[in-house]
Amino acid sequence: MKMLEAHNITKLFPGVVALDSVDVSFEPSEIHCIIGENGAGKSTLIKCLTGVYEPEEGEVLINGDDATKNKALFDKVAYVPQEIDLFGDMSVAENLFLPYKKSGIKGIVNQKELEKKAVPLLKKFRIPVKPDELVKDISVSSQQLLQIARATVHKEYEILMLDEPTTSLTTSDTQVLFEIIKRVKEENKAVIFISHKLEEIFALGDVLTVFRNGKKVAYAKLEEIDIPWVIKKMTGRELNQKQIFRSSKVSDEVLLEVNNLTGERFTNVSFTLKKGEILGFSGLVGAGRSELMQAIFGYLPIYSGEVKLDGEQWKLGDTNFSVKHGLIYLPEERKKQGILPVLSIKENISVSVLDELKNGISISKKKESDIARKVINTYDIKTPDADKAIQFLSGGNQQKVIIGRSMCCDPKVLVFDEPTKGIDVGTKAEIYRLMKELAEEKGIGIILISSEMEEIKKCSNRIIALYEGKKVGEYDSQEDKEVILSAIIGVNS
Ligand SMILES: Nc1ncnc2c1ncn2[C@@H]1O[C@H](COP(=O)(O)OP(=O)(O)OP(=O)(O)O)[C@@H](O)[C@H]1O
Repeated sequence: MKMLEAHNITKLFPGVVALDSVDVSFEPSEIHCIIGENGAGKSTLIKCLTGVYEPEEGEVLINGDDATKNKALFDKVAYVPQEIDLFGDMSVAENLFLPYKKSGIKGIVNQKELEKKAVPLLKKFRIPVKPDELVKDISVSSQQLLQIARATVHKEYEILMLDEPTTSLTTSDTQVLFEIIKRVKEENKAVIFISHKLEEIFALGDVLTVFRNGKKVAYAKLEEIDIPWVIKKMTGRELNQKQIFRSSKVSDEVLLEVNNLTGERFTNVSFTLKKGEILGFSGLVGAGRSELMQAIFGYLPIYSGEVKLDGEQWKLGDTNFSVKHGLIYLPEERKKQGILPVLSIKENISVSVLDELKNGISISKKKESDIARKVINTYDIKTPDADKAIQFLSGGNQQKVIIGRSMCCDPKVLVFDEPTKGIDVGTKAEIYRLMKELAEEKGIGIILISSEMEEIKKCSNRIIALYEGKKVGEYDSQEDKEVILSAIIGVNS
């Protein structure tokens, strides 16, 4: 029996067919994975399946009934969005049961009662927090698991839909999550799992649907296929997964020199970065990698130590100075820190070159459009035009706008913080190629922070390991993965 079905769904946006006559169905006791390049239409499908969007054509059936005519049926779908959307200033228990009515709690809400009800759920989802703790004080990993627990509080749910649930989870929390998902499946529910991580899909899923350019292009049992098959269906081409993207033009010239730097989450860190080099920073979530780079960029305070660029003392604590003089940080939290979501692609690009665009007291519209067009063409950004709001571009294309925008500032050092988070395998390779080109052709020094060991090994000329805010190793790119992994989990330190 099919629990959730979409028939012939078509969803249009200005200039884009986001979903093109899609048929897909989900069954109880089955983990159904969905994969597709950025912009393939996965999130749009989810929004149609949860009643957020009404498709131009087609119907959504839940247990055989038309949900577009009876919206209450959408209550059977528990949806966990990609971004964490909890209330930081409220307690764990409050977050779990909000909105109270939906989770079956009536009348005046008693905090102690809520906290009592929260205990078995926290246990089931193995979330190591207390019900009365504020959400802003618990780890990101716990927040992610809490968000999933919250989606299942609603008793009537029969379908659990997870959109990239592991992007902020540690490896061990991912294992916990997988066990929970398997238990949900055993409770006879349908599970929909969207992820860009192929290994996870093969470890967890029963069946897979592949999307490309708004169309469903393949469906298969996971036991009958392999990773190259999926990549081919997704991208329409073969992809050499073993390809290396290290810079082949590392100069002897030191570009950036960091000496004994200490700040809030890191202690006594020293390293150098050469012209044309890609320097990888490996470490677990919380190892202090982002904080170290944000401090060098001027966003966070530095307590002691010094930074030199091109042999000159670097001014600390001033992000404007950093951007103006060629040190740019591309943040991990693209949506929160990297883009101005409601502004257009053009405006997102021109914020970095406002001085150049000034024509007296106004902005030269022509120059602004010219620069935007150049960035769109150079970085092959897929969009109908430069006036589209950047929030509606896919993650990979947003990332390319950010890279293109940084290049307008003529950088010497670019810091990429988790540049491929939420990005599909094909676009990942494009971003790696871009980093390599920037290093080789423009002599830019690149710092790559990544939680993916494969990514670090593929792209970096040298690798630095951080553990609890301290540098615990420096390796060349040939070093064994196991040696680096031992360093970042604190073995021998
Ligand atoms: N609200 C919107 N307005 C305009 N265009 C949109 C909107 N939402 C999505 N799109 C466009 O529809 C297409 C499908 O986007 P969608 O977000 O569904 O892709 P996706 O597969 O979920 O991508 P990702 O892996 O990056 O999350 C893209 O071209 C996107 O730019």
